[in-house]
Amino acid sequence: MALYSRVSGSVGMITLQNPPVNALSAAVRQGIVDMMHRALSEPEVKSVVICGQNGKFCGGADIREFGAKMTGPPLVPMVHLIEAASKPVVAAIEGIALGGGLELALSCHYRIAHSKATLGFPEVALGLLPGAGGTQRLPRLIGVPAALDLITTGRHVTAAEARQLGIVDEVTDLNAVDAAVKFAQSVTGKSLDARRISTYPCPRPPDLDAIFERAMQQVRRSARGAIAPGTCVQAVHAAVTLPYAKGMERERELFSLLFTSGQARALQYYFFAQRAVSRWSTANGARWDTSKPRPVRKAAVIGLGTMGRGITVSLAQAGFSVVAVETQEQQLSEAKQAVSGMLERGAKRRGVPLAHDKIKYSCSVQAVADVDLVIEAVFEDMALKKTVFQQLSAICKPGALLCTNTSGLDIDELASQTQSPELVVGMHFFAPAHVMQLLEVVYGPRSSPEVVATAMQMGKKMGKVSVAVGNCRGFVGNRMLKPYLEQAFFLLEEGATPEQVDQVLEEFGFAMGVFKVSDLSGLDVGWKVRKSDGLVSPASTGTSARIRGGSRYSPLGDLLCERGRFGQKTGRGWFQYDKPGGRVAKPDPWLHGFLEEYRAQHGLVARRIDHQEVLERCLYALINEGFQILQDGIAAGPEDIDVIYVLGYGWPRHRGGPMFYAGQVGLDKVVERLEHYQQIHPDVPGLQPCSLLRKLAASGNPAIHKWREVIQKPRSQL
Ligand SMILES: CCCCCCCCCCCCC[C@H](O)CC(=O)SCCNC(=O)CCNC(=O)[C@H](O)C(C)(C)COP(=O)(O)OP(=O)(O)OC[C@H]1O[C@@H](n2cnc3c(N)ncnc32)[C@H](O)[C@@H]1OP(=O)(O)O
Repeated sequence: MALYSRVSGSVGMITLQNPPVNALSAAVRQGIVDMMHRALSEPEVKSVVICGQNGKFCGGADIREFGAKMTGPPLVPMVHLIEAASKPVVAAIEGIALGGGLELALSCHYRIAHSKATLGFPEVALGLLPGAGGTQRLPRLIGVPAALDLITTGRHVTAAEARQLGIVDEVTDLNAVDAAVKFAQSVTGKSLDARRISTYPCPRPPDLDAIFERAMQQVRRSARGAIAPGTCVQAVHAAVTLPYAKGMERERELFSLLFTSGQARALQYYFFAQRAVSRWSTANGARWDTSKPRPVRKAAVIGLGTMGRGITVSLAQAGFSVVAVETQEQQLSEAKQAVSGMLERGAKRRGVPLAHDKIKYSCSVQAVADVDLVIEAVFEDMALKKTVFQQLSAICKPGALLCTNTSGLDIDELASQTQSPELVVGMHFFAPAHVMQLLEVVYGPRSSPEVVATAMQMGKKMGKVSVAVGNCRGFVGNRMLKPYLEQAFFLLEEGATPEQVDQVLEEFGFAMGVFKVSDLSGLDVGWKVRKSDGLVSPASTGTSARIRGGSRYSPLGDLLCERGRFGQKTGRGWFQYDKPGGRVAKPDPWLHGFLEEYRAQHGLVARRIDHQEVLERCLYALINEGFQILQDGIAAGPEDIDVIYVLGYGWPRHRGGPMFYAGQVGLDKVVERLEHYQQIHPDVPGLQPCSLLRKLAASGNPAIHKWREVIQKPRSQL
């Protein structure tokens, strides 16, 4: 709702009240319309100030209302009412003016912002465009290039930049509402003719066509199949080519197109999913609201390889004192140099002070004796990690958290090496650890609720999105990767090429296909894991070479590693590169010949495999594992899995995540296709639809937010 008050006798003040961000719900819109009429009808009122409760102007349209039938006064007539007002209306922008909130501010005749406020049009990230005149007013106010930048990227600008661009009239370090009231009094009675942005002509720079062409190219490059950025460009184009009223019609048309698209639904689902994962719970009853994190001031990182360096940087940048340990002198000095470089680049990019002095380097594990939390980041080798955990348990002060950055090893096995298994938790970072936003916090059966809460909070302080997951091989992300990779290998055996499989996945929206990712991370990584699992056997031919434990197995990755083809680092993998460390993947004729030879050796006949089969086999196998993970209680809900896949594995955000995508395809259809492929490949257990998936499909494809009701009582329901 909106509150009306009178300030200094002649200023009508309308305060938006809808915590936490004063989103423009039906009640708020109704309040604004009613209060505007009241302010305009009261003869004593000479000017109006619009502000938001609790230091937040407005976070935009209420996204939660998008799923339901629209009620209350629509936004567009509301902003027109404000702009057409005969008394000056001043927006007092504190905290945020985003999306519809900025559109509301642009309909006011003046804008006064607090210096700490941020402004922007983030609609594009929700699969939308600014649909209450934003695409028509902003270019009229600040010009086409700047408007295109803000609207197509969704980036937030500071009050200072907004002032520079001409979005706000004044910036104050003092109370912005008081400043707006003063300002409103000072403009009382002045003509408003030059203050209504919709009446401005839209500037037409001479190179207009080139500007739009460049903007389109830019969004095509970065959008990876998302339709909103390009549609935003089209809407801004209308501001230049059409009179305001026609431009508004075009904006509405384009908005409706996006609004009804699956992409907008997926992006809005993802928006809430990312927030939902912070309300975590574990299978053994720990919860975000009841488990209290412990204070952490000083942390340590053991092992300064690629991951350890990134984690050290992340910790220091978040303000923690860090002890960085690497037992080899030479490696320690190399790491020190690399970390310094990363900190310098980070400080420059983010305009923050250098954090060098936060880090103490040491060659001795003893140096971690007084820290509150240790993150072990040594090689992915259980025996080595066990030794480190035994040492840590003996050296660390009582109560210190012992965390491991393993990407899939058993947390409980590591915990059993220590005197206090309740202090052990996994913190699975993603490379590069100082850049990637995702953190899987892995709790073992004995991890205490406070320890899980502490790791979750640490991740947040490091700027990560922390997702709590249970302990199993590969946790959530890497566990789901296994059947996906497996299908990709099988497709090669059956006749596909790496470039064909990657093209299908990239067209779906992945930043990189599975084979390019594999080349980037190094084929030897998976090879080591398969070797330690006893899967890699001496080269042999015939069916037995492709069976492990009664199930189909493809040794293709192992064979490439045996030939020294580890991916980008060796210049050869599933693709070829111009040199070791090269980045541009090119199809490799050698690989094609190798695949032909392999098929011949194993009696496999290559067939034509279509786009649909590649996509369905790779994605549905991955999705099926996701349902199994839910069924096993490793992830608390589908949102956790979707956030992990979007932030950690390049799943296209505009498709919501694998679980959301499955819901959009239709769970019954996913079951049917899995069954179809399972009949053809009975030796691939990953294609057998899991019982939770079947159950949900059979119960009529419930909406994703209803899945938890079934998941929470899997035993009684299945
Ligand atoms: C045929 C069909 C035709 C249809 C025609 C219909 C015509 C309708 C015309 C409509 C025109 C719309 C025009 C407008 O341009 C569209 C919009 O405005 S879309 C919204 C734009 N705004 C945003 O994207 C802002 C999103 N929010 C944020 O970025 C952040 O939340 C924040 C505001 C920067 C605050 O960040 P934090 O402090 O970190 O806090 P959280 O992110 O955790 O948020 C706290 C809490 O608030 C909830 N929330 C935030 N913003 C909104 C919102 N806009 N609506 C609803 N709820 C919001 C958020 O979910 C958190 O709650 P929780 O999920 O944790 O319960």
